[in-house]
Amino acid sequence: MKQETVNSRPQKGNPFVTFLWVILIVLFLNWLIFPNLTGQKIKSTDYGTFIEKMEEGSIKEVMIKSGQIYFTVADKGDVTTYQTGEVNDPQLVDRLLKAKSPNKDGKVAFTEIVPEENSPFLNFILMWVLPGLLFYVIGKRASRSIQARMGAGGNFMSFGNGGAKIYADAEIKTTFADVAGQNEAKEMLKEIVEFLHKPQKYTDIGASLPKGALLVGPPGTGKTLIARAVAGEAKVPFFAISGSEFVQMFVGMGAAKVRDLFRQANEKAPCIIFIDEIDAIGKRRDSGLGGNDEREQTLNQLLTEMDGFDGRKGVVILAATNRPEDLDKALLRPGRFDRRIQMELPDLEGRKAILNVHLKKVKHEAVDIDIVARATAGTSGAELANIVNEAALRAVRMGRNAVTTEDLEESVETVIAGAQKKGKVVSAEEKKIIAYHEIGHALVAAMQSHSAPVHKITIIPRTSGALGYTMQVESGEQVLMNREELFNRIVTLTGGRTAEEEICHVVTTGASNDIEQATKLARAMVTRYGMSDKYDMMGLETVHNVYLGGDTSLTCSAETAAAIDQEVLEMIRKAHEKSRRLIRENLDVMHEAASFLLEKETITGEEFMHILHQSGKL
Ligand SMILES: Nc1ncnc2c1ncn2[C@@H]1O[C@H](COP(=O)(O)OP(=O)(O)OP(=O)(O)O)[C@@H](O)[C@H]1O
Ligand SMILES: [Zn+2]
Repeated sequence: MKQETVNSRPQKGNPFVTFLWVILIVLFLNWLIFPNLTGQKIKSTDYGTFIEKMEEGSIKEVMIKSGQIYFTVADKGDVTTYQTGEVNDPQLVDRLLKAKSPNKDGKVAFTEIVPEENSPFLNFILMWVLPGLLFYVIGKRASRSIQARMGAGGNFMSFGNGGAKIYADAEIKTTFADVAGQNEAKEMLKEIVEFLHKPQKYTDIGASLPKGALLVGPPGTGKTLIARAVAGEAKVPFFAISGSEFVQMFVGMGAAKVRDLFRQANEKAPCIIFIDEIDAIGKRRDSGLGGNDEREQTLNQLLTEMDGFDGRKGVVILAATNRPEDLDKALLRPGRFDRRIQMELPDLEGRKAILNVHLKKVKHEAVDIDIVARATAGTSGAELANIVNEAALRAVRMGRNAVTTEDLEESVETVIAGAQKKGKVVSAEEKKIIAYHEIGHALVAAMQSHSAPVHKITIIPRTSGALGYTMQVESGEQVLMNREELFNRIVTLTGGRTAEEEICHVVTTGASNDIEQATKLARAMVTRYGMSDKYDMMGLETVHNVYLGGDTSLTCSAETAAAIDQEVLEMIRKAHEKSRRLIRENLDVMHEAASFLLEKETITGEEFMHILHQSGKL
């Protein structure tokens, strides 16, 4: 396959200067051949005269330009050009079609542009000198910008016959300050920035450096933005390409493109490669119907390149996806995209921050960010950016020169309506249920002695599809779990549903994941951990492939299997009852914590515990 790369500086004979000369020569010849062009004079006249001449049948040509009629009249062999004032006659064309003319075919010709009435000197300036200057300036600028790109670290990359060129952005201006919120993601990426800054520091110790990180999150959460910010912070070139660009081509092209990309990146190291929509190439190979040869080849090439390149050179690959579960496991192995950076939809504070970042770019009056942020629960950063832009457009439409709160509120409605259509927006009632559900988990966890502390509670939808989330972290590394701890886990898992029942008096589908986990756990206690009274230490289930998902199969009779189900059910019932008791005893705290969560959307474990302590319950 033929591949060509433009790496060198442009040669001395600047093509733009040559081009300029050609233009000048052509213009000069033009002047020699048609010296009359500019000498022609135009006489002003009125519309009445035009009609008169037309009825006379002496008009040869007509041209209409910005409402004015230019026409030529044959008068005893002499040709004169006239120009009328601005005319608005809808019948004009009809009249002209009907009119007689001294032309051979007897019809008026609608033709060429008649030169303006200018002095020959002005004409000379307008026709030759100005365009010449213009070409010269444009040519100069273009050639300079090309030189800048090539010289300052960036370079054009031309991929085989695909014709698709990407070039590394040599100078990224985006920094972490442009990315509002997403603090956890920034924290994790800071190390990569640090490493790109001073690779030496890491290589001296012999540390092997991160080669790749996977940015995971719903659309519009700023994955591309933060990747650019990493390059901007580290001041390194940024190669950006989308996964889909690899697979649109003929078989073999994708792989060649990957090779080319890495070769270029190696030359520019330290640098960042950003592959957007990596799922387009990185889809699990065993999934789907039949293989896609092209995609597989491309993926294999990507894996080979990632393994092959020297981590010490400082090429870091960031990839983005919103469907991490679709990715081929091979991509996630150590030494490849082994770091996962979660980007989530912004909570109230996050939305305020994002709105502020984007409001800085438009002129605005003192606006009430709080109102806007509250009205936009569930929207992404991209949608918030869009809201600000829509508001600015609205302000212009209304003839104002600054954005007001009202503009923002109006555009929120437009953008939210779009999001609602996609089923993304959670209603106020649903939000309330989700909040109580999560607080239910958290409260039940906190009220039990052997239970990991609550770290974070959120009602912002997660990438995983969960509508809310209560995160517990084990303090210390625990390798053994006792029976009570396991049972308490099950109680905590039932806490969400219990809160729905006790407070909202509904049961929803929101607990499906809790149910699955609680059942698995209870089952394992009975069949594998010997933690039921009935079966003592009898093993009832075997696990295969512990590291690959862990399929299980029963190792007992069918009757026992039925009895196990009974046992599991008993245990879950007990857990459910316990959480019911805990929640009933603490209804006031439930309400207080849930309304705090509804307000803030994400709260920390400390904030939650603070409410608990204040209520005197703990
Ligand atoms: N945290 C944020 N702070 C400021 N602006 C943001 C943030 N998140 C998103 N935006 C705005 O949204 C735009 C789109 O974000 P970006 O393209 O980075 O999202 P993405 O996650 O890559 O989306 P996709 O998955 O659709 O590619 C950004 O250019 C920026 O204007
Ligand atoms: Zn739950």
